[in-house]
Amino acid sequence: MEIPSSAQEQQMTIATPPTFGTPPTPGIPSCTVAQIRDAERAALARTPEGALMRRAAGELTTAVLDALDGHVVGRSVVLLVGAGNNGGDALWAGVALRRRGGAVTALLTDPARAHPAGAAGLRRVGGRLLDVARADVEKLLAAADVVIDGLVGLAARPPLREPAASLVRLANRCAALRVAVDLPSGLDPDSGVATGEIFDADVTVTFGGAKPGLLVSTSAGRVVVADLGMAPDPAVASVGVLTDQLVAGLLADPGSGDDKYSGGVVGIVAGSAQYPGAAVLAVGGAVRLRPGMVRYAGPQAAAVVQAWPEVVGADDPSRAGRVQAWVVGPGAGTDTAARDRLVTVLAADGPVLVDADGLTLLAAEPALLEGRRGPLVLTPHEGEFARLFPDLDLTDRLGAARAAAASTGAVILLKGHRTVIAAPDGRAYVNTTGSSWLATAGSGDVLAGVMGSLLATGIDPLLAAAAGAHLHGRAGERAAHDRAAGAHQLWDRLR
Ligand SMILES: NC(=O)C1=CN([C@@H]2O[C@H](COP(=O)(O)OP(=O)(O)OC[C@H]3O[C@@H](n4cnc5c(N)ncnc54)[C@H](OP(=O)(O)O)[C@@H]3O)[C@@H](O)[C@H]2O)[C@@H](O)CC1
Ligand SMILES: Nc1ncnc2c1ncn2[C@@H]1O[C@H](COP(=O)(O)OP(=O)(O)O)[C@@H](O)[C@H]1O
Ligand SMILES: [K+]
Repeated sequence: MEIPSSAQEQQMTIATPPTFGTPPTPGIPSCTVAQIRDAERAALARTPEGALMRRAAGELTTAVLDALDGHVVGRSVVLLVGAGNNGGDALWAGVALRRRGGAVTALLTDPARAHPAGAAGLRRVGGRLLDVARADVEKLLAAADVVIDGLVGLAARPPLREPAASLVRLANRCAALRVAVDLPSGLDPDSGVATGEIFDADVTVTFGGAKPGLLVSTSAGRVVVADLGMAPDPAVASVGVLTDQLVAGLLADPGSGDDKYSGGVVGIVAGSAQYPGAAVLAVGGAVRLRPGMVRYAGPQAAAVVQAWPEVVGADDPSRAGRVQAWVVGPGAGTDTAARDRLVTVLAADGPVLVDADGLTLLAAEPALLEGRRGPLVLTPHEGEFARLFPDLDLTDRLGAARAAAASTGAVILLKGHRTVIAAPDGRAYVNTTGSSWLATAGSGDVLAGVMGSLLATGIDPLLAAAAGAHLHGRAGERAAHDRAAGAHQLWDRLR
């Protein structure tokens, strides 16, 4: 099963697909360390001694061999080995790679405590075991083809202590392929926060399930999930990743009984004299998702209708007619007229998504949200988020988005390389599609329109926002592939 991926270097694959009950967040579930530890305890009780570690080492070996296209004979493999079971996984993978002809050297941070059976196994097959304190680490790493990080796993919390921190710093400088066991050492697996040194992995082979920190972080590289037969109950997962299949299921084609109202009517309040393009871009995102109807309400109606003749234009949301979901804010300005339009839209019963200049108005005047009853989605980038929620710590992006959602009662979509989407009840998604080609002016305007059309279909606002980010990310990947520059290039690549 393919987990949605962003650029090629950030793909995820899943070794054993998880089974689903009715997860609170449809998609691939991601569980906390405590939940994975519970599943691990249950699995340990029903499996023979050492079996889980053998499976873990087997999955790790397969991933390394895949990354090397099977060519391990004569290649230099360096294992970074801590004193816990994470080091044990690395040592047993080292045994397997040695048996296939690799030149395997283990650097032990604490030789007296290195996993005894794994260390003995590697010695038996002719691998080298060195004490980090006595080895020429820089020379070894410079000659390495692969570095496997088995320093710490689930039991550790950052920052890394010495000598692990220095080893990681050196390993990050070498040209070898970097493979992390379970998680990149130095990363907090629950939050993705890294304090101090963090192993910069090309591939992470993780056990039991994809921890949220691996989804949020840019240090995990391609993530391979091996459930080892101990996957936690997906119903306990509160963080999910959407799949192409699930998102496609939300984009039903119209049936014979449909009319333009049943397909969803989205209203867009965007653009200004200063930013006329934002109106056209946001409306384009909405039109290309194929709702029943797109209404535009604002000062750029003429320009919008010229670009998108199917759009019904008005100068103000109070004169727009029936709308099932509103998007307000992209390039809309922050003057009195813009504020009045925001107030009108916020009084609507249906879902409202506030973006860009709309968020600037809310940050300056939070009281505008008082009295808001219907579903609300706020879509800040980090700068807007910091202005809206100055007390929340953005180093923990998932935690910050969840806290913001809980305090406002809104779905929060916090933009970034890995966009996170959180609902007030604690459910969250991490978007793993996308490309740095999305870092272009106006790309957020297109996203706002896309999410508006999804909201107008009446689906759960959390799912609408997450699915919008997923589709926008895929469009960004296609634009990168086609080297198609400019936010308007996303329109044709959305469905
Ligand atoms: N259980 C199973 O069946 C299975 C488990 N599996 C594997 O086991 C892993 C968990 O193993 P684990 O629980 O042994 O601990 P682990 O993560 O290796 O770390 C402990 C070591 O880290 C050290 N350390 C701590 N903090 C630190 C810091 N800040 N900076 C530096 N060092 C620090 C700590 O040192 P100490 O504090 O004891 O001196 C201790 O030596 C899991 O991630 C998976 O890979 C798989 O094989 C599947 C089957
Ligand atoms: N480096 C990046 N990698 C992936 N996606 C990115 C990156 N930078 C920005 N994005 C995405 O591009 C969009 C930019 O939106 P936004 O900041 O509102 O821009 P604008 O206001 O110019 O339209 C967001 O969806 C964000 O997640
Ligand atoms: K590790």
